[in-house]
Amino acid sequence: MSESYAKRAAELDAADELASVRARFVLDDVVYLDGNSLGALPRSVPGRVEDVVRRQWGSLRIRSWDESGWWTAPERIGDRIAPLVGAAAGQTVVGDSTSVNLFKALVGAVRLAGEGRDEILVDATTFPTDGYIAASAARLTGCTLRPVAPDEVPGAVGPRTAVVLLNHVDYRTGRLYDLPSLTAAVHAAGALVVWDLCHSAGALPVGLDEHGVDLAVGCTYKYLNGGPGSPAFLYIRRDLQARFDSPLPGWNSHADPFGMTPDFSPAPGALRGRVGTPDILSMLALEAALEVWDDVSVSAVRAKSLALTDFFLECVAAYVPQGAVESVTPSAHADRGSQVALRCQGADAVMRSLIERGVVGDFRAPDVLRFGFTPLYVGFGDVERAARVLAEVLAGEPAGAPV
Ligand SMILES: Cc1ncc(COP(=O)(O)O)c(C=O)c1O
Ligand SMILES: Nc1c(O)cccc1C(=O)C[C@H](N)C(=O)O
Repeated sequence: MSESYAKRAAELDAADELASVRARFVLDDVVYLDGNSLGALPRSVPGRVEDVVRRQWGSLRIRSWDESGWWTAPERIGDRIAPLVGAAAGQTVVGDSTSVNLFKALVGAVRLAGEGRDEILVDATTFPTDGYIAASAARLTGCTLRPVAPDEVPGAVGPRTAVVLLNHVDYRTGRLYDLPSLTAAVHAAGALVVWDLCHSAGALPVGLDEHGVDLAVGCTYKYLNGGPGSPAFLYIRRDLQARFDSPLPGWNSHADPFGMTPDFSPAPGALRGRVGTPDILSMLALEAALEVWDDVSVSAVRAKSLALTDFFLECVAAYVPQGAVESVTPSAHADRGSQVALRCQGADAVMRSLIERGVVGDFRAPDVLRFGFTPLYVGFGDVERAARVLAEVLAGEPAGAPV
C-alpha cells in the first residue's frame, strides 16, 4: 500500500512549483514539521549575520546606524513583511516580542475606542500569552475581560466592547478563523479588533488592508523563518495611526528622538509603534531570511499548504489503524491553517519516538501531536514518510520496519 502513496508523493513533488525553494534552506534528512514553532534556517542568514557583526558592527561601529540602515530597520523590514499579510507600506513596524506588541495593540485599542467602552473580549481558546496580556491590559485600563469562543464573538460583542483579541489560527488545533466576517462583526458593534497572526503570517493570505483590520501582531520565527526570538511585527491601520497612543512610548517612538526633550511627542505613522533601540542582530537576520520570499507568492504557498495537509490526512487515514488517532484539525479548507493536529493516547511518548526516527513535530498538552507544514521546504515525500513512521510508532514496530 505504501508504494502507491510513495508514488503519488513523487508525482506531486515533481509537479510542485515551490519544490526548488527548499534549496534556499539549511536542512538535512529529517522531516521537519515544526516550522509552526521555529522555522528552518535560510541559507542567506549566516553570511548576512557575519557581515553585520564583523563589518557593520566590527568596522563601521556607530556609523552603521545610518550607513548600514540600522536606524530605519524596523519600518523597512515591516514594509517587507507587509505584502505577505496584505498590507500596504507604512503600517507595519518590526521590534519587540509578540507579547509586547499585543500589549501595545490592546491598550492602544482601548484608548482608540474611547469613552463608554470598558470591555475587552479575548479568544477563550487563545495561546496563553495573549490571555495573560489581555488580563493585564484590562486591569490597567479599568476594563472587564470576557473570554469568548471566536465563533461566539458576533453575538457577544456589544456597545461596551472596546476591543476583541482573536487568533487567526488556533495554535493547538490548527483551525483557521474567518478574519473577514469576524472583523466585520466587531466593526458592526463599533469596536476594534486585534488579530494575532503568529500561525498565519507566511502560511496563508491574511488581507489586513482588504478587510479593514484595525491592529495586528505576529511573530517572525515560525513561517517567516526569522530565527529564534526574532522580533515580532505590529500593524496599525493607516487611518488609526494619528490617534494611536502607545502605552509604551519610548524614545524610538518619539517624533524627534535625538531632540532628547522631556516631553513626549509621537512620531508620525506606524513609527510610533517602535519603543527602544531595535534588536539589530536579530532584526537583520530576519531581513536576510525574508529574501526567500522574493519570487514566492503567498497564494502559491497556501495552495501547496492545503495540498500537503490534505495528503497527510489521506496518508494517515490509509496507514494508521482506525481509531488510533483523531484529527482535531478541520477538514474544510476554509477552516484549516497550515498544520495538522492529531489527538492520540500517549501523545508525548509518541512524539518522542517520532523525533527519534527523524520526524520532528511537537506535542501540546494534554494529548495533541502537532505537525506544521511549511510549504517553502516541506515536500510530499516528507509527508508520506511522516505518516508511515507515525503508523510504525503506533504499531509499536522497531525503527526501520516496513509498514
Ligand atoms: C498565537 C501565539 N501568540 C503569541 C506567541 C508567542 O509570543 P512571543 O513571541 O512573545 O513569545 C505564540 C508562540 O509562541 C503564539 O503561537
Ligand atoms: N516561541 C517559542 C519558544 O521561544 C520556545 C518554544 C516554542 C515556542 C513557540 O513558538 C510555541 C508556539 N507559539 C506554539 O504554537 O506552541
